[in-house]
Amino acid sequence: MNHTDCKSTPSKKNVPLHSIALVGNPNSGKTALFNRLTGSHQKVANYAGVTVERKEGKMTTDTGQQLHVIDLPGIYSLTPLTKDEEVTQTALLDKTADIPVDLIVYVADATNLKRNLKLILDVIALGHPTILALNMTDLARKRGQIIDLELLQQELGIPVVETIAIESNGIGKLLEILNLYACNGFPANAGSNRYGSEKKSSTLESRRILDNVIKKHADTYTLNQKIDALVLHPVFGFPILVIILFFMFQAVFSWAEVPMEWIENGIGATGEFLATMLPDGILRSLVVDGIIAGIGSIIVFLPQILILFFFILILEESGYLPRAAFMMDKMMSSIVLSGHAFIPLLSSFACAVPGIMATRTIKNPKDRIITILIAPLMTCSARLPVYSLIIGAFIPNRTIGLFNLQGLVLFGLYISGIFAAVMVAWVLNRLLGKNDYQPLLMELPSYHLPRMRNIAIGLWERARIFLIRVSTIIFATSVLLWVLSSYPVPPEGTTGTAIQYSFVGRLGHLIEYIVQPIGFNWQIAVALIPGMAAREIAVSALGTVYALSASGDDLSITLAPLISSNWSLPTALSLLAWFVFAPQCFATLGVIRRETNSWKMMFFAIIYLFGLAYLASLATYHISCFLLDQ
Ligand SMILES: Nc1nc2c(ncn2[C@@H]2O[C@H](COP(=O)(O)OP(=O)(O)OP(=O)(O)O)[C@@H](O)[C@H]2O)c(=O)[nH]1
Ligand SMILES: [Mg+2]
Repeated sequence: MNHTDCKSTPSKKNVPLHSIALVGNPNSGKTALFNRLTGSHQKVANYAGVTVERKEGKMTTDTGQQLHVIDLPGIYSLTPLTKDEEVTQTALLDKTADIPVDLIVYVADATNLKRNLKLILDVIALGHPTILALNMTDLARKRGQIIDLELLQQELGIPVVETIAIESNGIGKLLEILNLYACNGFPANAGSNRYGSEKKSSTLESRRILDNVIKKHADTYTLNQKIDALVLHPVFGFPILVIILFFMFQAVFSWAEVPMEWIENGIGATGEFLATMLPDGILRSLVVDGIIAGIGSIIVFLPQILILFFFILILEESGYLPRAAFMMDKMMSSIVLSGHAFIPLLSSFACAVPGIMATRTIKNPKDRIITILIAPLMTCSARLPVYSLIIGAFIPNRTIGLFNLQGLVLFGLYISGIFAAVMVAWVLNRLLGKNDYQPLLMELPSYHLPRMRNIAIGLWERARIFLIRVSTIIFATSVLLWVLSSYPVPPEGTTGTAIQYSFVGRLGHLIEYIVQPIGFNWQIAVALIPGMAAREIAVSALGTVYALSASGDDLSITLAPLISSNWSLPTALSLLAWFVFAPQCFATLGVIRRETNSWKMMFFAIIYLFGLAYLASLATYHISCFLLDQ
């Protein structure tokens, strides 16, 4: 294929761009290809149903033409059964769409052509210019599969190219065709007459084509089966899942200890240096007590967040997650939910927002609503700084046998969230009426060895998101909170710390009445207000408020020693219980409204979650006061 004779005519403004839609079965590598074409970082993972909404990006061909690329949720047929499949159907069939599709790149998993071929024929029959990208050819080759590409191309009447979407030089052939098409125009799809008009059973047709084009079948992949025999074992399977999760939380504490100490020392030294450099006054207080104390108290948790995501990324890439869902299905369905809820709930451990979006893959509307309502109870990564701060300050860093005590408590908090979710789902199920059990029909992808480069990119992306949050919303709230905590200044000759006379001090003392029964003091009450926007902001807010409340010997940039000397253990435990439930995240509430299309549902979530948070804190505080005799 020669593209050198194409005159380079870069797209001009106002000239509509040609658009390419990536279509195919779930988990065939569409998003990996989209990322490679457009340089984006959309989520890629080894299970079906990762992409649940349309994503758009741009790419420039070698000849300077700009193309509009659309990534779509995976589909099994052109008749949608779930919300995410509807998105793809609309993109392909809606003639009134803003961006009509000029070219379909059908991305097929080459190791599983059998499952793809009927849909390929149906897509060809739509009549759009179409290319077939046979992806994952690296795996197909490794398993000894041989496909006659030339024959497949003839049979289908469309161009067929091999791709390896996860390798930087794995999509050369596809790029060549796109280059050519971008300047010469998209050729008609010759297969559409064949498969569109005859409408002969494409199932029979696909079987015939398969028999012809597959020259050598892949070896039955015994390694997959061996691993499955172990991880899906009726007796050992579940303990293996618990051990994996348990190890993950242990690592969050033990591996992060050293880098956290470095960051803490670095922030402490910066604070002290600036405190000696700047003259005593407003500026020094703003920089040291407002900004450094606020941002510093949250940034130390970066290593823990990255370790947590390291495990999440490995679990996602390896192909283990759907196995875990499969195992949970039997157990969960006997209590409350279908196993379909498992992956959305598991995604919520990273963040409830994509978790709630992933419920689009759940067919049963009632199951979907219940999953949306309990997703905020899964411990998201924004809770980690809060939990970790309190655990670090109150739970001794000891090992009990093989286990780190702090990791054990963290694991307990995650379990509490899961337990609460199961209970709430059970109650909601009773309230909404019993469901018929729908068995989990989920394909188990083959295991992939996670590529460290991809994991590193994924971690970098998390670090970037975290640092952007720190330098924008957390920075802004720290400054705002410093202003509101410093003014009005106390009248002449008063004793005590200035913050008590400020807006924040006064407001805190007002709210204290409401939160006193659950053991919170006014500083916590104040921190919970900006923490409504996002949980981790509560930590930076505590950093600023305590830096300004401290006097004399108490002065310290690090927050943990300050709270451990100021709070009782029941207060700390009560705050932990609060954060298991409280819906302190605007983004989650917004996505609940959007995905359920109902304000009522959002307010229901707010009321029930705050209600549970208050009750849980009340019980925790009083029971622990009683037990500790305080
Ligand atoms: N070995 C290999 N792995 C690949 C290739 N392309 C994608 N993958 C992996 O396959 C898995 C699925 O990739 P995705 O891009 O998320 O698949 P998708 O088609 O977008 O999936 P959905 O969004 O669920 O429809 C991921 O683990 C990728 O890293 C490839 O060419 N070779
Ligand atoms: Mg995808």
